[in-house]
Amino acid sequence: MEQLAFFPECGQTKGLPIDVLEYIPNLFEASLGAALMEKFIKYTHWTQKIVNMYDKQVITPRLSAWFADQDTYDYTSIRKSAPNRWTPELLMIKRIVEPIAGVTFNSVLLNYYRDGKDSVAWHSDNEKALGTHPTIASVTFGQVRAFDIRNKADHSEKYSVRLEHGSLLLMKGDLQSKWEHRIAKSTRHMKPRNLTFRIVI
Ligand SMILES: O=C(O)CCC(=O)C(=O)O
Ligand SMILES: [Fe+2]
Repeated sequence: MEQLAFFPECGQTKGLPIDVLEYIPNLFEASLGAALMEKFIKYTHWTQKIVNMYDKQVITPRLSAWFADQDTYDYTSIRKSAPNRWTPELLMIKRIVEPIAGVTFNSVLLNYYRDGKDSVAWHSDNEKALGTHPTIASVTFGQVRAFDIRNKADHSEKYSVRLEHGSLLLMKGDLQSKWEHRIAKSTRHMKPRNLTFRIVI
């Protein structure tokens, strides 16, 4: 099994709250996904952010890049720097994802997990600029990784979704207000996983 095992029932756990998470495997054909991934890894201007955590400055354990419409909204207030311009590949993916998500997106955050040590810690994407019940669409290419969620009110209520190559995960409804999510580190050897097209409205 190539998946890390944080939860004993690691994999697609039963009882996943479908009002807040929707998982669609194989939305992108495997070879198309691989070609897109290769291109993104090579041509994206990746940055590694430094964030303040308590009294320490911490380098985020993944690379990212922010793309957005240039003429709407002050994105700098959420991302602190000007967004990159959409590429034809990103626009193609956006057009495929939008009718499924039922929203029109205006930005995407690419995350690049270089190996099993790259991760994102427990958090909610509840910045004001995303609205109260944001729909976030996450497209995965590359290494399968576990996407874990836990209930903010009761951390023992938790679920895990295997994010597979070419899949789409929709986060919606109360996911950001009532739940936290993460991509855990793994001690196993892992290939790159790139591109959480985390598109926000
Ligand atoms: O990589 C993922 O699938 C999740 C990333 C994430 O949660 C975030 O960037 O806020
Ligand atoms: Fe997130």
